[in-house]
Amino acid sequence: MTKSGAAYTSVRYSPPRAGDALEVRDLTRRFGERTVVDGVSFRVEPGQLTGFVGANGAGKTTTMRMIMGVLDQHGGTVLWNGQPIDSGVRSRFGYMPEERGLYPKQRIADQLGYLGQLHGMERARALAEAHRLLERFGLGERAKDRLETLSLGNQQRVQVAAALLHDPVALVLDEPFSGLDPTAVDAMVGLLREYTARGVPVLFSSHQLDLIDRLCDALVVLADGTLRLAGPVGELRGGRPEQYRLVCTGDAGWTRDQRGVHVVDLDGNTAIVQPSGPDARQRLAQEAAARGMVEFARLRPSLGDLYREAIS
Ligand SMILES: Nc1ncnc2c1ncn2[C@@H]1O[C@H](COP(=O)(O)OP(=O)(O)OP(=O)(O)O)[C@@H](O)[C@H]1O
Repeated sequence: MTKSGAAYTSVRYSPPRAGDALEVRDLTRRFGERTVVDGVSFRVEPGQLTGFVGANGAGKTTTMRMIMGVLDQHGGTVLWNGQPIDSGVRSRFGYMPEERGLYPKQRIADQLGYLGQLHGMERARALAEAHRLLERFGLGERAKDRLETLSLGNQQRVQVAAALLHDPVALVLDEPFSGLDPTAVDAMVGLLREYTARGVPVLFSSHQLDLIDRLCDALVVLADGTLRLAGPVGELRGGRPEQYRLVCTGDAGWTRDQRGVHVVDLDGNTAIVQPSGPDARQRLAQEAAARGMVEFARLRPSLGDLYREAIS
């Protein structure tokens, strides 16, 4: 209380920190008459590498631009830690835009130092961090070169470094792996894992389904601007009907006549089957054993399989 008796309410500002979730709710965007993102909702959980997939034109870049506030939404909300996001929080995000955005003619270290300053870093710290990241990508020797003198893949590495410079609390990366060679992919995966280990939510778009399968903790699938699938990989895989590969000594055509068994594929002595439940699976296994079974193995769907099913 003050002498006059007035009470001050202290409002504590809590800065954004890694360990919170990024969420979009009902995000919608039109261009002219066309709705290109239509009521899309999903969460990017802290510490999870979340793959964002969909065909060309599905709406991934438009969604990421709305998350970052470079494009206004016509409906819906972007939330950080459950609260509508503002420019202060967004400035703590690391963003790699589709159009990239570094200057080809400027020297790499100067440019990264300047970017760090734009994010509120001291120039010396920004430069030190830039050099550390360039070293990680094997570009330490090139720090004084102009960006345009690097190969496209190496320019891409610098673009990634630019997104990571200011100790971001969340990462939104539009096709960060495109154009990278396998060594650079591994370096980048290792780097991103360091951020997720600190609780940073990472959303990245990609068309490389094998990479998504190898990397992702969670998946978001868009098709024609609508959400088709979203969630942790374990849950998405578990939610799919169980399928088995059955290899017999003779022709596997008999599986077609098994009660409660859907034959997904049949090729000579090999059948991919989907039993309707545990009883049907047991009957199938017994019949297979009686007929001479070589293999009866549960199939683990790849994220590519889940993606294809989701968009079909
Ligand atoms: N500025 C714009 N003006 C008009 N239409 C646009 C604009 N930006 C995007 N679109 C349209 O919105 C749709 C979604 O585009 P977007 O770039 O978000 O897709 P994407 O999933 O990122 O595709 P890609 O994988 O090819 O990058 C497309 O049909 C695109 O043509």
